[in-house]
Order: sequence, then C-alpha cells, then structure tokens
Amino acid sequence: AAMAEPAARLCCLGWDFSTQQVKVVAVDAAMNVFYEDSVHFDRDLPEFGTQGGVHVHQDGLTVTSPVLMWVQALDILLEKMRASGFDFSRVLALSGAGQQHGSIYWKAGASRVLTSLSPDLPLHEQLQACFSIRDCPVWMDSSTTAQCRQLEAAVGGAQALSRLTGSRAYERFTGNQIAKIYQQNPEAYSHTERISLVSSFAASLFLGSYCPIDHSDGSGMNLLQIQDKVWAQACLGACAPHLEEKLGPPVPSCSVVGPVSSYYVQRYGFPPGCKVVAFTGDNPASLAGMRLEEGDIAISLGTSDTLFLWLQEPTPALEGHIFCSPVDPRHYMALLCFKNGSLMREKIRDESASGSWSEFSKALRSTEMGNGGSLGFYFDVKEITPEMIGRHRFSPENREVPAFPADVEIRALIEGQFMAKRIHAEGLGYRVLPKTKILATGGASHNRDILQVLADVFGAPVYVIDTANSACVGSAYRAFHGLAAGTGVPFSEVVKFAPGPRLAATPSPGAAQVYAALLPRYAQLEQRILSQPQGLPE
Ligand SMILES: O=C(CO)[C@@H](O)[C@H](O)CF
Repeated sequence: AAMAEPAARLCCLGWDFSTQQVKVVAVDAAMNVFYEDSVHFDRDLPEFGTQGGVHVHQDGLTVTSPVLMWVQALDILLEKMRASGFDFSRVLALSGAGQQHGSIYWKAGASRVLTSLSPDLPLHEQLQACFSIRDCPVWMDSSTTAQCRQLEAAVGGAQALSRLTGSRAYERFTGNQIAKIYQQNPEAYSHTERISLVSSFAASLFLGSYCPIDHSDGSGMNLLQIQDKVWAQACLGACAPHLEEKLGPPVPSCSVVGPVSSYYVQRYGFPPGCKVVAFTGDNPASLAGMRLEEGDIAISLGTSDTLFLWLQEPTPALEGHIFCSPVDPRHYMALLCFKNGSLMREKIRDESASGSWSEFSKALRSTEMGNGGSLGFYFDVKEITPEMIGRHRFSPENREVPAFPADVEIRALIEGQFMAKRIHAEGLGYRVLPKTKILATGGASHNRDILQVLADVFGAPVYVIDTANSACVGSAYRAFHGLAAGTGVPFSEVVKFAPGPRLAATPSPGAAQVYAALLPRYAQLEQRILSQPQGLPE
C-alpha cells in the first residue's frame, strides 16, 4: 500500500498571551517544536485600535488592553491552525503563559456562559457580555502609586510587604490594580464574580470554567504569601472587600486543572482527554523554556537587562521580585531588572568606540580583567537596581575621576554592569554553584567579547540561547510535565532531551581571584554613591 501519511505526531501545545500577540507552538514527544503560529493585535485586530497591543490613556499613566481583543485573537489563531491542517486530535495536553500582573473582571453570570459554550460559534460572540471591565489594566500601567502606599502602610511597610509577598508594592502588581478599580469603579467591582490574571483567564477559555491562579504568576500580585502559598489576608483586606472569593484558591503551577472544554473537542477536534495544565506568567514560563536549573542564571541583555534567578532560599528585598518557582514547588525564582542595559552599551560604543562594535570588542580584548583597578557606574537614565543616576568613575585608589581613556571606559562599563548583576543577585539570596550555567540572550549576547567578561565576573560558563519562543516552549514543556502529574517525575527529567543552549565563553584563568577583589570594592563604592546627595528628581 502507498506510504500512509506519517501519523501526525503526538504533541503538547504551548500558548503565550503576551502584550502584542497571542502565539502558539506545538512540541512533539522528542521535544522538537514542529509548528508555530501567532496573531498580532495591532495588525490582525485593527478595529481595537491598540498600539503595541495596548491603549495608553490621556493621563499617560493608565495602560489597558481590551479583553475581547484577546478572546477574538484566540478565535482567529485556532481558525488559522485549522486552515493550515493542524491535527488537533494529537494534542495530549496544553498549557500557556500570560503577560504578568494584568487582571480580567468576569461579570456575575459569566460562569454559566463559559461552561455552556456552543461549538457552532466563535468565543468572542458568546463572551461579549461576560466582563464587568472591558479595558483591562496591564503591566505597563503606573497609575496606582496611591494604592501602593496604602498597601505598604497596611502591612507595616515596604520591607514587610516584600517579606510577605516577594516584592514591595509596585504599580503594575495586581492587588494595587484591583484596589484602584474598587475605589474608582465600585459598581463594576460589585458586579464582578471572578478576577483572573491574563494567564488564568486564558486557561479558563480552554477549560470552559474559571481556572485557578497558579502560585508562580500569583506571586506577581502583592497578594500571595509566597512561603505558605496562600492569599495574605492583610493584603486582601487592604485592597478590596470579598476579594478572596473572587480570586478562588491558588494552585501549584504544575497542576492539571481539568480536561479541555467540550467546546474544543466538538469545534476543533481536540481529544476529549486533552489535559489543561495551569497557565502561568510569561517570565516564569520563559524560565521553564530555558530549562533553568538550581544555581543557573538567565540574563536577557536588551534595552534593559533582566536577570532570571533560581533561588532555594529567597531573601526578599526592596528591589527585584521573588516568585514561587513555576517548575519546582519547593523553590523560587527571581526577576531583577537593570534599566541601563543596551542603551548604555550603545552610548559608550558611540562615545568611546566610534560607534563600532568591533572597536568596542577590540577595547575589551586589549584591556585586562579587573581593568587595572578602574571602576565605573554608568546610569544615564534613572537606574532602578539600585536607584541611582549619573556616571561615576573611580581610580584604583578609589578616587572619583572625571574620565577614563576610551578602552578603560569600555571595560569599566561592561565589568560594572556584570558586577552589579552578581552583587544584586547575591543580595536576593542567589549563589554561584560549581554547576552554575549562565544563559545569555538578547542583542548583546551576540558579542563574544562581552560574554567573556560575563563568564569572568561570575566565574561560570556562559551559554547563548534563543528565547524568541521561550514562554510558549516553556508552556509546552510544562504541559508534558503535567502528563506525568502524580508520578513525582521532576520537570528537569521530563525535558532532558530538549535541545540545549550553545557554549559561548568559559572563565579565563585567574578570573576568580581578580573579581574576588573587585566585587567588594564595587559594592562599597556603590554604597558610597548612594549615601551622597545625588540630586535625584524628587
Ligand atoms: O512586568 C513584567 C514582569 O514583572 C513584564 O515582564 C511582563 O510580564 C511582560 F508581559
């Protein structure tokens, strides 16, 4: 007989409801990505008039996205998959990610619609009247400073809130957003029967009922007690009344929350037994996609630099964010954001390397590790880790100097950026272990000489990794892990055959000694600058 079509591969789906698009990947049992597709909000749903997937309001602080745009994007994406001949009958399980901190407000009665969807109609036609707030606050919102102060005051201050929930109060964090809605739109709040995060909202669409918030994304709300993994009553009470019943109980991120809704079985041909694994935040899902393990660090070198840390014992601080781990219920992850990332690297490249990266690299290669004791701090925009602004250069004798020769300036910038990362990561409880791997991604990770400095400062090998789909791929990996639920098989075991990162740099001989001397000096000088009046804008 003619060769039958190779049976379409058994697979898991990973979804990502991010700021600008909804994306999906299919991963087969050998952990290979064999299908991906996406719907872009601005391009494919122009009737909503978003820019970058959001609406920035007149006040310049309020930023929202229309929830029905997200729903309709899923309808379109599922139709695109069906039109491309994707075989839904092979999907064993699905999970997903959502942009963190955003909140969705389901109107009283919406549950009845969600649990009885007609397979003859698209989702967005059936959910039109299911939301008490149509324009949902998202992570780019910064209109809740008053609510942040109220919450911190209610629990005994910023450090107390950080110890309780993993972060001090941040404007984008969901508890503060809910407080604002309760205060400014009490009518809508009273008609809200359920509040979801973007991640648990997306999971609810697949589940055909309200899906619980997972521990990891729930850690981005200033509401979850991250040690005991229960809602912190003092935080709930400070934000809005009857909040706990609207949130429902949080669940472990690896939970199988149920079979996919019959809506997808009848309309698209998903198997009735297809499992839905709790969705989580995009950053926790990316950590899963990068297969970060104990002792590892992932560094996204972009406009701002973001550090993903794996922590066993977190030390909550007034900077950074600690979340329950999405892949190991005993441990934690942390995010640390450094605003002066590639913006500063490009400025120094223009000033001291005539705008050329090869000149920049040459300067790094022609200067020694430790830069002869010259140290620099370069924050042209107000840095958040730590809160500091301006440029400060120090001679080997710790005297502040107005300038460095060009090649010293270049090395001082890069060594300073990476020493800051190591010092602040260790402040959150991170420790470099013998098995530590550093995973680098983003623009600057293509510059091998920059990665060499990174390897030297941390005393650990640096790998480069492509994270374009990391939230989706991490979600598909988590779906596979959900299939093993109850067997006790760890996430790392389930995904061990997945394609690995490429080794890019290993520590130079003698690096450990050089930076063992330089790191404490950097920390002391940072404290000295912080103790000086810096003329920071009030
Ligand atoms: O606010 C953030 C993390 O705290 C962002 O990375 C959002 O998750 C992006 F969607």
